[in-house]
Amino acid sequence: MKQNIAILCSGGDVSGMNPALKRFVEYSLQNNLTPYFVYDGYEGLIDNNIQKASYCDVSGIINRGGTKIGSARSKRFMQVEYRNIAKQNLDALHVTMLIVLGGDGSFRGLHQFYKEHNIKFCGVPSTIDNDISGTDYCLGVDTALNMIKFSIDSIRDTASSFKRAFVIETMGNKCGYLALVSHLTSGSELCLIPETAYNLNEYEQKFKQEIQNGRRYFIAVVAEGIKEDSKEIARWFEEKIGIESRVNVLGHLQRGGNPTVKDRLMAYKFITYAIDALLDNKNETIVCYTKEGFRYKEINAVVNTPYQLDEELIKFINSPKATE
Ligand SMILES: Nc1ncnc2c1ncn2[C@@H]1O[C@H](COP(=O)(O)OP(=O)(O)OP(=O)(O)O)[C@@H](O)[C@H]1O
Ligand SMILES: O=P(O)(O)OC[C@H]1O[C@](O)(CO)[C@@H](O)[C@@H]1O
Repeated sequence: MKQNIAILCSGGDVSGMNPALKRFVEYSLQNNLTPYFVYDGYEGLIDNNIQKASYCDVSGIINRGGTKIGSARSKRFMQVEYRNIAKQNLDALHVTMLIVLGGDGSFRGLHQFYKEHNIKFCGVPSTIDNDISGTDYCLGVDTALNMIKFSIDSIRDTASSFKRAFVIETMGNKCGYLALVSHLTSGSELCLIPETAYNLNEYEQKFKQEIQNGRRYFIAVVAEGIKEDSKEIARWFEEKIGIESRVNVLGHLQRGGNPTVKDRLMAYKFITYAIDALLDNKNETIVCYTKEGFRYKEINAVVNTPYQLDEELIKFINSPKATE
């Protein structure tokens, strides 16, 4: 008998989810599975917003950010009675396999769901924060980094026209990955992330000297998870360095946009590995991308191991730059 497989997106959406949905429908059909979409994340599981998907549903979406089937943060799914309803809804449609695109919170929910109801699943790391343990890459990160790069490059144009400091705040929740990689690839003067201790006073002499030497502007990339508000960093530039400053919170711009080639390809591969895992009776895994390539990891290890930012990257943040 043909088996039914469903997919849902949960937590913050990422560019790459739509290419993943396209591959999901195509590869499911190729493997004689009937694909279903669950709309609006775990909310859709609870509300029985689950529908059969076809080629028509995924035509013309590969170039679009966001997710055609919606995402959500579901308070109800945190409660056992709603997870029970979710299971009843899947059973009624004879859905026996589930793919979840989401972040660590979504995987915690999935783990709980599995422990209670034993539904076969595979998780695909999808969050711009890149903060899931066990995987070096989460879907959507490359597009987010490119959006940030574009934004910083544009801000640099105006920064260089005035004598100003620009404090640019990136997303990332408690993780500094987006800020750190953006700092290294956009040539900013200062990067502040939650993972490393810093003392702004240590930059004071250096920055003042740079102004003396002719520097006209500064770019500081700060992660949203640091202890200070970005406005406080801007005030520090004004009061201690003596340069007019502005704050740019990039916000949800970082979550949108046309998915990059890398995210389209990663979406294709992640989904292929996810469906292969389910067909191979790997019932409770997350597809992780590591330095050795794609690997299946038990969800228990993924959700119960704290995420660590790549140590090599952290070392770069502290490497001294020549004073101009
Ligand atoms: N312990 C849990 N039990 C049940 N459900 C959970 C649990 N933790 C999280 N969830 C579900 O997962 C959803 C998404 O989690 P969360 O808001 O943390 O986003 P995320 O998956 O980490 O993605 P992002 O990184 O984009 O924020 C929650 O709204 C909730 O429905
Ligand atoms: O869109 P929301 O629910 O405000 O969530 C914002 C959060 O989601 C993320 O964008 C991750 O998806 C975080 O970087 C950010 O802190």
